[in-house]
Parts: sequence; structure tokens; C-alpha cells
Amino acid sequence: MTITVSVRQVVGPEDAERRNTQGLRDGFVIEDLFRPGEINLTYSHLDRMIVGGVVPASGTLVIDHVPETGTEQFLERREAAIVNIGGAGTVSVGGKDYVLGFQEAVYVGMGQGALGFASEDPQAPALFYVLSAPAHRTCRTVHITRDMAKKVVLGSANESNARTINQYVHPDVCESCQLLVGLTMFEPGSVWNTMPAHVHDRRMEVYLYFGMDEATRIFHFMGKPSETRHVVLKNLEAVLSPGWSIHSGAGTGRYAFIWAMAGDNMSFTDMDKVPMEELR
Ligand SMILES: O=C[C@H](O)[C@@H](O)CC(=O)C(=O)O
Ligand SMILES: [Zn+2]
Repeated sequence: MTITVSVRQVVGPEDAERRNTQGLRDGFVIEDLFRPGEINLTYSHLDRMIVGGVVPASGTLVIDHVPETGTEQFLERREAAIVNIGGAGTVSVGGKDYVLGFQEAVYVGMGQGALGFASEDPQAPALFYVLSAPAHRTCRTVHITRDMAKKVVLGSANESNARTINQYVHPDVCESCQLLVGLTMFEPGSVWNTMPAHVHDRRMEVYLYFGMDEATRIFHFMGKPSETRHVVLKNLEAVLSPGWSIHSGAGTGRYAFIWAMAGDNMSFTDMDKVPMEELR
């Protein structure tokens, strides 16, 4: 079975501010993540976060040996979180099956062996979004349902940013070594995420935008607060955010997104808020 892995080297702020649109996309945007019947991974050198899309068709897809990690098994020295944003499907971990419905997740601790992925109905395949970061100890594998997520309500209709942050992999919900993962959902008519913007040099972040109509676009803002740039994203595109970059978006229609972080600490609230006057 083929596992496609593309490697993204780190892009620094001085390089990023000189890039044109295609250059920014090459450095930061992950297109075409979910391909039917395939395992498609991007190995980012930002905290060595691996971002993947797995779409099982009729059979089972397996992540076991990934040469880029330099270990026998993918999870030998890594942890993973898998969020299903498609039809129901099963993730098998060390002989145990976790049936994940829409917007359910499983956190998998270090050293748990191969990961198997299957769709319940190949006509309505599961879309497994995979996040993996280096780990130093084994935390318990946990099936995370929507109810288990810790909810943080933010923003207002007046600011067009009324939304709920659902924390899935977070110290109050499920132990992990580095990974923090959650899903942000909007009130109807609210289109802005993560504005006022922030940076957190202690952690990288990656956003996956989903739940969008075909013609909807996200204007995703990135860059140093004093040198902002944007990339235009469609449904199921992801964008990497180095610690020095803001990560904020406005949609032309309905959307949701999954955010994930890895790095030096796991303090969700450790953010440097960017005053509006500093944005350029
Ligand atoms: O560091 C935290 C992340 O950027 C996201 O959780 C922010 C977010 O979901 C939002 O404001 O809507
Ligand atoms: Zn952030």
C-alpha cells in the first residue's frame, strides 16, 4: 500500500514576506489532502507535526512503517489524534476498534502499533484527519465524542465572530504529550475566526477548514502582525502556521475548522494577543 509523504521545510518570516501567492501556498498550504482510497501525509518540520488525510474506500488502509520518521513503526516515538469529518468509520489501534462518527476523534498514545482505517460505507467514506507529533511517553488511548469536548464560547454577532471552540485533545479532556486539538464552530452569520489575532511562538499550529459549500472561500490571514499576507482556501484545505505567524480567517459562507498545535507547552491560553494597531 502506498503512503504518500510530502516534506515541508521550515519557512522563516523574512522569507515568507518576500513570497508571492504561489510561493506562500507552496510553503504553507496543504491542498488535495483527502484522496479516495489513499493515505496522504505532510511531514512538516514545524515541531515535526505530521498532517494527514486518510480516505478508506472498500478495504482497510494501514499506517505502520513511514520511512520519514526513521523508526520501525510510525507510532514508535509519536502520538496521534484522528478526527473523522466524513461518514462513519473505524480506526483500529493495537487490535481494538474505535468506531468514529462525524466529528468524533480518537487520541492514540505512543507505541500502540499500526493504525488501521476503514469506512463503514464506501459510498459515504470516512474522512480521517490525522495529526501526529513526537512523544516521550505513552498516554492512554481515548475515544473522544462531541459531548466530551470542553467548550469555550467566544466572540459576538456584532463582531461577526460568535463561535464555540470545542477542545478535544486538551489536558482537561484527554492527556497527551504535545498535541492540542479542537474544532471551532460558528453561529449562523458569523464568519471571522481568531480575530482579534494572536501569535504563540511556543507552539506551531495548523488549521483545516471544512464543512464548506463548493463555492465558499476562506481568506486566511498569516504572516508577522506587521507584514500580513493572505491565502484563499477552499473546503478541506489546510494551512500551516509557524509560531511567528498570525492565523485568522474570514469565510464567504458557512465553515468550521480543526486547529491543532504542538510545541513547548500545552497551555491553550498562552497566546500573545495582537493589538489591532499592530496589524499591517
Ligand atoms: O491557539 C488557538 C487557536 O488559534 C484556535 O483555537 C483559535 C480558534 O479556534 C478561534 O479563535 O476561533
Ligand atoms: Zn493560535
